[in-house]
Amino acid sequence: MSGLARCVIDAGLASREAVFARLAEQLDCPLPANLDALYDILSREAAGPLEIVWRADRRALGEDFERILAALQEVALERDDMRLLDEAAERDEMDEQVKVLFSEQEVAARVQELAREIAARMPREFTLVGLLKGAFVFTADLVRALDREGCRPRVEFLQVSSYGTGTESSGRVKVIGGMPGSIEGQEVLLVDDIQDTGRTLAFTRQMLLDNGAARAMTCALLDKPSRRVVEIEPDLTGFVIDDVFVVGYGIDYAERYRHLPFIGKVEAS
Ligand SMILES: O=P(O)(O)OC[C@H]1O[C@H](OP(=O)(O)OP(=O)(O)O)[C@H](O)[C@@H]1O
Ligand code: HPA
Repeated sequence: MSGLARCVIDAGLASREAVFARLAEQLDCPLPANLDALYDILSREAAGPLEIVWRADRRALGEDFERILAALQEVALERDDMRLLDEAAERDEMDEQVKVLFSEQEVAARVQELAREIAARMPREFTLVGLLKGAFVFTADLVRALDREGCRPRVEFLQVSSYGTGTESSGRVKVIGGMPGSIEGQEVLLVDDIQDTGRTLAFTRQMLLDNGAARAMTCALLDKPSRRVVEIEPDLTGFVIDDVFVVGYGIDYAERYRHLPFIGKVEAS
């Protein structure tokens, strides 16, 4: 890239003001007064291409760590000419512990029960739309469990993202890639790994209906009702959980842990 503006948010920056000052100085843009201004300035006023390297320390920045990172991720989702490199995530992994919340066996048993419930509520043939990336493992297990219950779903995927590399939703659901073909008039089962704020499920359900689906039932393996900001309840839920950050069985934290065969919760060690 030519004319690349690069900013390193290094581990020595220990306050929101210090991070804002570094961004303004290195990206040659106005000093943001708050998080909304940060988003506005980086979206509209900072000339691209931009690269922001995030090495800030979670403990030093406290609550601001997630908030500023989420704002930067939101801008990175919007701007094709911005790259956010989260180098803190790898370091944080050494400070994290993953504790088992639901074992492989517990998940397998619940997935089969869900398949039984779906078989009772859907026609034998329907279109199952799995949401990537998080629901890739759940979808793979669910379609085989559905087969055991006599269902013959057509399988499609849709990739959407709103979390980037943090634990807070950016507030915007971004569709990556196109809509699956021939949704028109279909009975659809929308499958996601987790329902948290509810934005992803509400947004994608409406998108399927707008694209002509006759009906869109929703199924989330995990549900965190305490975090909801959009009014939507999944039609089918595997496990209701408290406000903990979960990983494994396809679910990530900053693209890590998707490979774990169980569902775990992340804790600082
Ligand atoms: O209820 P919400 O607050 O919208 O959160 C739920 C969504 O967040 C995660 O996706 P993410 O954006 O992290 O993308 P991923 O599936 O590729 O990991 C998860 O897989 C859900 O789709
Ligand atoms: O608890 C979670 N873990 C991973 N991704 C998520 N997206 C929403 N909630 C979560």
